[in-house]
Amino acid sequence: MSNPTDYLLAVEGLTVSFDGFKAVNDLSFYVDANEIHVIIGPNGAGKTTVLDLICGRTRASGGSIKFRNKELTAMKEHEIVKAGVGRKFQNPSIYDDLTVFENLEISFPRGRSVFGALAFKRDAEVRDRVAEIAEMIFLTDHLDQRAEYLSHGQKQWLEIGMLLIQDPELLMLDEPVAGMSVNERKKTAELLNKIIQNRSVLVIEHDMKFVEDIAHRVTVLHQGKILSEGSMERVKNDPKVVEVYLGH
Ligand SMILES: Nc1ncnc2c1ncn2[C@@H]1O[C@H](COP(=O)(O)OP(=O)(O)OP(=O)(O)O)[C@@H](O)[C@H]1O
Repeated sequence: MSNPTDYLLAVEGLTVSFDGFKAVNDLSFYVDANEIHVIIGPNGAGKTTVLDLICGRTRASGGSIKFRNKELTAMKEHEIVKAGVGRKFQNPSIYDDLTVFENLEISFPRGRSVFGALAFKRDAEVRDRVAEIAEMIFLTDHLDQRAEYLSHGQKQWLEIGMLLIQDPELLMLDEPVAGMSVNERKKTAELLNKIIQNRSVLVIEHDMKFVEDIAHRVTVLHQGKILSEGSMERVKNDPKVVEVYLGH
């Protein structure tokens, strides 16, 4: 049996109560390095709350969340980001009046301020990194375009790029393909499969076709607890999952 310290993320006995209602109830699951892990489940199952707990936006009532063996439940949101956990919310938070280049540039992690020749070297480093990320998110030809003129899907990719430029080891995405075209959805799957070479991805998603394309492992949540877990193949043939979720 694997030791919890072998995982990139180990969630154990996680519980949160809102006025006595347990939105997440003694939940345990694990994310490996280089894994795409998808959480599915009916509305109100507690999926978004799980991401809120991991990123420190909501405080747990009990249990533990270990990321690279560091306890996250005791840390503040910005410390969790710094530890290497990036989170994308459902609505893109990009700057509409800035170009794609500028949106990526301002997301580049800032170190100490530097001067002269060093600053020059750093500018080149930022430009190279922006170019690298832009290619990854299919926006190389749009670098000088203002973000407001991008399609819905391109805006979602830009926000993923703004997280990627910070090089998180765990990237969490809440319904990344909602509202995307079939082609954009395919490219998003391609993007996620590419970026896990250096990180893990935890995704909440309702689009089952997309889940089939990306998931290494699926956790099905229902009323704050795990209903089923395993490969998509296994989960979608689980009568319990068909009954409460997929059959609808
Ligand atoms: N801050 C809060 N205060 C009180 N109740 C909350 C709070 N956040 C979430 N809840 C409740 O917890 C339950 C789980 O909500 P959550 O948004 O995590 O579900 P979800 O699985 O993400 O649903 P959806 O698929 O609709 O996004 C819901 O009943 C919700 O009303």
